[in-house]
Amino acid sequence: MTALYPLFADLDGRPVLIVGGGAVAERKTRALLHCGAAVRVGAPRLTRTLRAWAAEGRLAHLAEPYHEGWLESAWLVIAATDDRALNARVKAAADARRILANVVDDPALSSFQVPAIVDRAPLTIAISSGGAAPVLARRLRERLEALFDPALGALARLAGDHRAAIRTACPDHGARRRFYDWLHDGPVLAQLRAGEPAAAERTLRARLDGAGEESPPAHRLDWIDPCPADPGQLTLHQLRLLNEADVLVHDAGVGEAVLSLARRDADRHLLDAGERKDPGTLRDKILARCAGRGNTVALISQPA
Ligand SMILES: C[C@@]1(CC(=O)O)c2cc3[nH]c(cc4nc(cc5[nH]c(cc(n2)[C@H]1CCC(=O)O)[C@@](C)(CC(=O)O)[C@@H]5CCC(=O)O)C(CC(=O)O)=C4CCC(=O)O)c(CCC(=O)O)c3CC(=O)O
Ligand SMILES: NC(=O)C1=CN([C@@H]2O[C@H](COP(=O)(O)OP(=O)(O)OC[C@H]3O[C@@H](n4cnc5c(N)ncnc54)[C@H](O)[C@@H]3O)[C@@H](O)[C@H]2O)C=CC1
Repeated sequence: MTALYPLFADLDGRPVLIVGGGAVAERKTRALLHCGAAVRVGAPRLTRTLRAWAAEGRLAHLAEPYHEGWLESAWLVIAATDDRALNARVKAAADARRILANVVDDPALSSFQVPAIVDRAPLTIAISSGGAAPVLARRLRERLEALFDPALGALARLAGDHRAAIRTACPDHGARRRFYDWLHDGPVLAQLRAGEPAAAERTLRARLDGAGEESPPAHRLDWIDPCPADPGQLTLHQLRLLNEADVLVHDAGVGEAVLSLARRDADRHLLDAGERKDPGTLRDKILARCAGRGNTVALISQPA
């Protein structure tokens, strides 16, 4: 199977059709209602919860056997009956209309699949095994639930609310990143965790007010030399250097597997072989090239 393209869809107010009204349909419906979709469930028989939601007007119940007309105006379709052949027919009808369809008993037939979700809204972690091992996806989700602080949602919201102010207070890219490092690791998260959102916001504002007085960091050049070909061989310290780098200077032997572990916005400079052969001036050359650019990491694949 080719790779699935992950995406986060805005379904607010958009019609989504679910064919089938059993336990699986109920689970999909719960997630869709949470995202504001206008859910229509088509099935002669609904679970008790789905019946209650229909009675409350939270979803529309199409109380008859499936027919193609149901697909009218749907943005997405989920085929969730216990009838494999019927699910395949729903998928074919969706394909004909270019509507993405999830087939709950056939990963290969699905044109989209539903991931397991760790919900720290507005932060969402989605896990997919591409249909190979849904139960593994669920178990991984349960482990991540324990790993990620429930306060992360509030932190993400706070960061979002102040994003423009942060950009204004820290116009420089490096200063902005240092601010975010402080925000994510510092006292704000602790206050949110303690259930004190107002105090957390005051702390953030106070730091923003003082941000203009911060002096720019000294330029720093770190070396990963020799650089292992296998990213698994990098030490924790080297990983940290990669993540802090504003500029990566590397020779042609350093592979994408290692470079991709750095920040996406880090600039990259390829050293040519001539430059590398001259170790005495290599440092000066790198510094001259990257002057005023914050932290730089030089990755050299072989001893020059
Ligand atoms: C392809 C996919 C289609 C889709 O998008 O629905 C699919 C397909 C199938 N699932 C099956 C089984 C189970 N699935 C779950 C649970 C979840 N399944 C979900 C997604 C997906 N399931 C999609 C791939 C996702 C991926 O791989 O990344 C999750 C993550 C998301 C969600 O559904 O909300 C949700 C966990 C939510 C959470 O708790 O976090 C459990 C219950 C459990 O584990 O507790 C069982 C065990 C019960 C059992 O074994 O029967 C079977 C065999 C059915 C059979 O044998 O009849 C098929 C069909 C097949 O594989 O052929
Ligand atoms: N994707 C997933 O996460 C999982 C998928 N499955 C698969 O999902 C399928 C459904 O599972 P459950 O919800 O537990 O089944 P279920 O038996 O509880 O529900 C089946 C539903 O399909 C409806 N249905 C049957 N014929 C219909 C028709 N002609 N038109 C409209 N609706 C019709 C029934 O009224 C009922 O509401 C299972 O067969 C299984 O293969 C099972 C577990 C997890």
